[in-house]
Amino acid sequence: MQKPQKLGFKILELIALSLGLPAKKFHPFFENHGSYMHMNHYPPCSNPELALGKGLHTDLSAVSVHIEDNAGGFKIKQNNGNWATVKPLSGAYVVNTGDAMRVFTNDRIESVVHKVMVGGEERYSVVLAIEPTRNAIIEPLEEFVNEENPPKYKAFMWEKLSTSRKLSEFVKSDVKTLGA
Ligand SMILES: O=C(O)CCC(=O)C(=O)O
Ligand SMILES: [Fe+2]
Repeated sequence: MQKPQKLGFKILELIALSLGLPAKKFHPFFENHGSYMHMNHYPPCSNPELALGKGLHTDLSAVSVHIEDNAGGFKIKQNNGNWATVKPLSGAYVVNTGDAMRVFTNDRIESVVHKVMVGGEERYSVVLAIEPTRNAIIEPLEEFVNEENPPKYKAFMWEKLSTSRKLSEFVKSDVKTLGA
């Protein structure tokens, strides 16, 4: 995962520059970073309209770097509420921003709402979630806070959010998200 990791950190730098911040602005929060990789396997489904691969969610990460196969089905929610399908492109990574970036930027950069639909074809993906150091204190950076934009999040230790989210992912949800 060396390349996706390098890419993830490069994107953190590019986001910082695009916001008028020094390139390495986010780096102190990622020393001994708590990034992790996970893999998803979606078996082929004969009734895709009755199944959901992965329900709508945002990632906890600052940025997530995905390696996708050619099966397709990755969808992102647009600002107008419509879902856009991300077409698989051989040799390309799919990158989305997550909740940590949203907190750092006091909602200036949103976390991408996404989901995965399954089809008749088997599907695999590998995701590298670039997450802050477990004991880093996370809060909106001062550059994004002023009188008109008070902080939308209180300071918290990253581990608290990441542990509670990861535990909740193993709880069966009765919320219907299919087709949302
Ligand atoms: O399988 C995919 O393409 C994406 C899965 C995903 O969104 C995730 O693991 O957070
Ligand atoms: Fe995701």
